[in-house]
Parts: sequence; structure tokens; C-alpha cells
Amino acid sequence: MREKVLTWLTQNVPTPRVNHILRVEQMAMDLAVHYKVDREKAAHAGLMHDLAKCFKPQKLLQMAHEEGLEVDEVMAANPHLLHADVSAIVARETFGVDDEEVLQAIANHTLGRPGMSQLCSIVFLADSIEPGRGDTPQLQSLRQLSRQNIYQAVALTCDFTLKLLLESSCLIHPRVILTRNWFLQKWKAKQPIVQKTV
Ligand SMILES: Nc1ncnc2c1ncn2[C@@H]1O[C@H](COP(=O)(O)OP(=O)(O)O)[C@@H](O)[C@H]1O
Repeated sequence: MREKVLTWLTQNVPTPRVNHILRVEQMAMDLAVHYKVDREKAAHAGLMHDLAKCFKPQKLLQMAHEEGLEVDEVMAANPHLLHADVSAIVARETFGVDDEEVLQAIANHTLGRPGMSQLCSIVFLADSIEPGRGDTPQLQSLRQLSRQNIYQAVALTCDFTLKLLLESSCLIHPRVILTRNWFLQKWKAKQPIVQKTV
């Protein structure tokens, strides 16, 4: 299947984006091994997470509508946000993916989702922090964190995205905040209780 997907990608996605996809695939596999999550599922989700990245807004809206997806106000204003959900549809319809966990990981790679699985979290992180994203101190620390505490890494990756979005004065989809809060609470709940000494 990998060869078939790669051929499709080279015909439908520009080369720099294909290279990003390959780095996400690799990083998702590495994190999967680290967290003892199914490596093959991580590779499949990484490879197919951006299938609809270059679809036109009209096509994204039409496919979302045909699938019966809820298109909220922010997605209607910025249909590009639907590329994650639509990539999962393409994975199913064009490449016959029927593994619900893989489809969820593709669909949640941009906004995350409160309570999402480890596989989803891994693909979400890999998309945001793969080596091609840059080498700033912030990204370096997120990469380190992604192997130490997956809850904290997802929460802080949401913060990182939110900061970028705030700087660009664009509409923000609220689901990234819900994702952030859920993962922040899981992270805080796992912190050891420090005994206060008088
Ligand atoms: N919560 C959000 N609200 C609005 N836009 C968002 C949100 N999260 C991501 N985006 C934007 O959606 C686009 C797709 O995000 P992403 O899937 O991470 O794509 P890319 O791989 O191009 O960075 C990006 O332009 C990003 O800025």
C-alpha cells in the first residue's frame, strides 16, 4: 500500500509537502516505538495525514457535506481546516483503510481532540514538531518533551500553535483549546505531589 500512496502523493501534492509527510511518517513511527504503540498504524496515519492538503475549499466542503460531517462556523470560514477530516475520507475511499484508529489519527492531526488516543497524539505531535518545522529552542524543547510526557507535549504543542495563530490574527478553531485543556489536566494530574515542609 505504501507505494500506491506515495505514487498518489507525488501526483497530487507538491514535493516539499511530500517531504514533510515522509518526515511525519518517520517521526510517528519513532514515537510509536517509544510509547509501544502499533508502529504500522502510526506509519499509515503519518503517511496519509495530509492526503487532502491541496484540495480546493469547494471540494473540501463538498466532501465533508457528503460525509455528513458537521461544518461549524470556523470551518465554513476556513475550509482548509477540513483537510484533516477529508484526508481520512480519502484514506478510506481511495486506499481502503478501514482501521478506525488510523482514520481517527488522520482526522485529528490538526486540531486534536479531548481524550484522543495515544496513536492520535503521536501523529498530532509528529505533524507539528517533525525536523522540517525548524530548529527553534521552543521546537527543540517540544521534541524532547514528546518522549518524556505525551500529555504535557500535546498541551504545550497546542500552546505553540495558539501563539502562532494569535500572532497572525486569524480565526481560531476552539477545538484546539479543548484539546489543550484536556491534555493540560491529564499532565497536571500525573505530577507528583510535593510535600510542603514548614
Ligand atoms: N485551531 C486552529 N484554528 C485555526 N486555524 C488553525 C488551527 N490549528 C491549525 N490551524 C491552521 O490550519 C492550517 C493547517 O494546520 P496543519 O494541519 O497543522 O497544517 P500544516 O501542516 O500546513 O502546518 C495551518 O495553516 C494552521 O495555521
